[in-house]
Amino acid sequence: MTGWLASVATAAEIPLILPAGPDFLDLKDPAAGALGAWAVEDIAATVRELAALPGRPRLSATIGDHPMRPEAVEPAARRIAATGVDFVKIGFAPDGAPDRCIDALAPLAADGVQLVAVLFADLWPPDPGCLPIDRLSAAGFRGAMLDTAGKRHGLRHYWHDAQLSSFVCCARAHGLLTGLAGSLRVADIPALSSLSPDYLGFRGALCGGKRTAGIDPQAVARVAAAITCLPGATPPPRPSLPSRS
Ligand SMILES: O=C[C@H](O)COP(=O)(O)O
Repeated sequence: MTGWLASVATAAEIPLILPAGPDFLDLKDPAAGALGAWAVEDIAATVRELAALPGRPRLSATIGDHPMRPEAVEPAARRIAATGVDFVKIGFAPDGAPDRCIDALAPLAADGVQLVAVLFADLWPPDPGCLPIDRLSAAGFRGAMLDTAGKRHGLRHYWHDAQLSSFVCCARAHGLLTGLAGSLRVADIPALSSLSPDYLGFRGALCGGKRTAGIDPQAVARVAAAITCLPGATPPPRPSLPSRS
């Protein structure tokens, strides 16, 4: 069954998303880039605040957009991991030294940090054979997702569904959690969920189209309803934060 990931730009957006029951809450600042990072102290505070919430979504956080150099990527991933977030998301592009970056992150994975590679579908050729999936798996990554670095077009503009399906099969065969994202719209949900990724990721669709615009509760409801209507879906838990007095 396919779950869903919701990217939130600030802690203030979290109460607007939680009642819709996302499986993953992704702490990412879209105004700061494709994988714009939250401040580490804000990530740590959110980890603490949600820790005891029953039925809470799993938390991921992005490390920011970095050149593909191990000396840039590894310390950034280590800083985010130290916040205690469940998953650390790291972007990978073909330019630079992605293989050396992956290898440099293996010790972090060996320490139990759950790393998720975000492979930019608009930068890599649309063929899972060209992606470093075997290397990610060998380095101990927990997951791999396809997303887009540019947000002008959606994921399916760059990869056809058959190519996306091959990606899901290949990453899963390597033991990785699989995700698909990249300006996805509600209309993409039935076709993409039929490819059986572990989750679909959203930001723009939760903001009514413009990813830097802030969460629109009606748009969130449309995404959540489309996911809940999928065959085999069960109603999600609906945690909400305790009100502050
Ligand atoms: O991780 C998923 C992304 O936040 C998706 O963002 P987007 O829907 O604006 O491309």
